[in-house]
Amino acid sequence: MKIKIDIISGFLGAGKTTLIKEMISQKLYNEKVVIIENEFGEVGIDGELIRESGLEIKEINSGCICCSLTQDFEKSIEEIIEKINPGRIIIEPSGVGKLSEIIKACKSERLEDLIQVNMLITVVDVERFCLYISNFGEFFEDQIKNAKTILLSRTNNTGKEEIELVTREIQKINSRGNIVSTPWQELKLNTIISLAEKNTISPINKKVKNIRVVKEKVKKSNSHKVFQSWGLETPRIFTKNKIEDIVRKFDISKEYGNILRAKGIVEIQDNRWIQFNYVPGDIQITEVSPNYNGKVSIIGTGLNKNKLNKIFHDI
Ligand SMILES: Nc1nc2c(ncn2[C@@H]2O[C@H](COP(=O)(O)OP(=O)(O)OP(=O)(O)O)[C@@H](O)[C@H]2O)c(=O)[nH]1
Repeated sequence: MKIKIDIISGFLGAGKTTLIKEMISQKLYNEKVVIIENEFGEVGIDGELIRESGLEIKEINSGCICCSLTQDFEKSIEEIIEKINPGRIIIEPSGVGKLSEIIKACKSERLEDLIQVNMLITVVDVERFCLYISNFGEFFEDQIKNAKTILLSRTNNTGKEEIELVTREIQKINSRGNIVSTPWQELKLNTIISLAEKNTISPINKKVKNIRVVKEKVKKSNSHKVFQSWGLETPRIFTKNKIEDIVRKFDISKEYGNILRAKGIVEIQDNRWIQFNYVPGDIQITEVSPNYNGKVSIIGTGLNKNKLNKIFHDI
């Protein structure tokens, strides 16, 4: 029997890992599950966050499984099946990966007899929809177009009207997918999962108005040609304020480049550790259990790696 593949796609920082962690904590799967974490940056962080759950994780970093790492992906699937033989594999592709290409990779000659694509979920950050569609439409639209279920994230602080406008725009890109706009906290995730597994089509809300989106043409198709990454592994001890100061600069100055995603786990004083998460306009810092090595990963365009090195080393 072919192994089920659930793909949880979505642009940088949309909430893919959060959703996967939630699915695991709500024990929504009965079978043995393996998670493939694919990070564009060379320093992987999500795998470590999910590993706490005790599930088997396979990390494929430093590129996208949909282009530069397709062969690594195929080999990983074969190894997972041979060594673990799970009932299901959940894939979290990199935020700059194209869902169409990942589906293609899953249906390759080498894998077609082994696996079967099951859920195709794309998480869409409702607050950054316009930013991403305007600047990185080639990647973002592909993720929306090829999903069967689209989950809106960060809906808690967003007005109903804005959610409706974004929903309407999504429907223009993908008229057949189910769009879930209710905050996840208010929904039992198994409702979403059963919807995603059934792939039934939802009614379209006809009342929503159009949103004005200015699209910039992106000619290049390979994420490596468009996005860059910078990473750091360090035993250095930081302070929470310093990390906050650094990350805040990404919003107000372009001297480090156009930073679309920054995340990390670093040590602060008294053997305490923090995890930080940045997407444009939003910084979240939380205390986490002690780790082994500090890690920082940044993705963006036109990154000034010298300045990034300096700011993280000059503390
Ligand atoms: N307020 C709010 N924050 C969210 C929501 N979803 C995710 N976040 C936060 O957004 C940040 C990024 O979430 P992740 O789950 O790591 O996003 P991701 O898509 O896995 O990120 P990458 O894999 O790095 O592209 C974290 O700080 C989350 O807590 C949401 O629905 N509401």
